[in-house]
Amino acid sequence: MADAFQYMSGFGGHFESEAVSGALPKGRNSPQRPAFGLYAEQLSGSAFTATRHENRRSWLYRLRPTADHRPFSAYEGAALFAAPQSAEPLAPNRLRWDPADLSSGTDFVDGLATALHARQPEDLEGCSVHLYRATKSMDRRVFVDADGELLIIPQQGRIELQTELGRLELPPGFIGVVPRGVKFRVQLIDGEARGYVAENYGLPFRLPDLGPIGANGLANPRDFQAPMAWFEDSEEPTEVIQKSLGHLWTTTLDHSPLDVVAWHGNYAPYRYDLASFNTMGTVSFDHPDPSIFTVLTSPSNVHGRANADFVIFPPRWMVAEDTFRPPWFHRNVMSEAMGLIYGAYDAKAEGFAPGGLSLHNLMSGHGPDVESWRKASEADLKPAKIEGTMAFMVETCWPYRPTQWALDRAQPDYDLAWTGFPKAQLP
Ligand SMILES: O=C(O)Cc1cc(O)ccc1O
Ligand SMILES: [Fe+2]
Repeated sequence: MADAFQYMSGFGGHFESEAVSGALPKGRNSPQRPAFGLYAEQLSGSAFTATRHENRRSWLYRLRPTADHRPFSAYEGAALFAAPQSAEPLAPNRLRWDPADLSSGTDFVDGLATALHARQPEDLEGCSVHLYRATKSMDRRVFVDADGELLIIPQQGRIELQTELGRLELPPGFIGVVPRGVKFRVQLIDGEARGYVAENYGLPFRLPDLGPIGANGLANPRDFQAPMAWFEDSEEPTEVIQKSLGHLWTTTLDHSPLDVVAWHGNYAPYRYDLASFNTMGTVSFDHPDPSIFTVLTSPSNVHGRANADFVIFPPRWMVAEDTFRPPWFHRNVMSEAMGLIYGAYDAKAEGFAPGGLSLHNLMSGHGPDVESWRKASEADLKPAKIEGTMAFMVETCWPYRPTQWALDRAQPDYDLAWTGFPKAQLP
């Protein structure tokens, strides 16, 4: 087994990889006797009968079948992870949060705190937003999410994802996607780590259509990286924590389930460096809607209306003439959760720190705060580069409902970002 991280490039490709030569069957998926006594197992991420274009599955060749486990019982750790939405009626207020503290002695799973829910896992639609804070690696345990696909957005500290299909390194500035049902462990490379997790209950993320943009641009397929096969041959007891129908469950195996020696297919984890996003914008006037910054989208059943869009606000040139350049004032039928990986966001002069979170739910009035509005209204409109910043949005057609934990720690004075605007003076 090589130590270095090794990747295969391309979004949604049909990959094949073997960590031991001869482990991958040739010409068929399920031979009578796979090489070395390996077990062939299909992992389906779409209905068997999904259209070819939507069909996702991989074949795994492993030391033991996943079926070999004892019953799950309720997991009592991770008190803030998978917490239900608040039972109170949700006031239509804009909400914002300071970055969460790193709580000491917790790993990725136990340090996860759920902030926002949009629908429920059994709907097979919707998404939720969690924050992770970890000060230690996951030791002799793995996590698996039956409820959704996980989009992991590191904000501080490099992490390593050790998944059934291979290993991925995720520094801040990268994102990683772990498909629904794939087991993984999070190891810390820098001693501590913090970031965001968007959990997608709906159709798997895909690249958005480009329409008149043409064949290239935004997130290009070749910049996505899937891991090569890698496995552990370990007989140490390993805890499996599974999220299922909104609750956490645990069972302990007498071996590591990260024991896939070879695999092939198009259902695999991947990573993407946000710096490789080919950002587009206006070269005349008016900046486009932020859909122009969509990295990945999960469609809903209504054409053109996303179950979840992952959108970034990357470094870029601003050249628009006679234009208010930052995000304009707006109200939106879609609901917007925003986070900040580094730098400052051009609509918020204050109060939105890296690691922080904001929520502008459907139809809430928002946009630049007073200071950003004043500066942008008075700016000399030379070409200017927005640099050293990376904000993101997880936008969904389903309104978000915060957890009680999130409501209790929201900034008390967020509305003040929008007070003090001078009234327009009619002639
Ligand atoms: O609210 C935000 O800051 C995100 C955003 C940016 C923009 O330029 C237009 C709409 C929008 O929701
Ligand atoms: Fe917005």
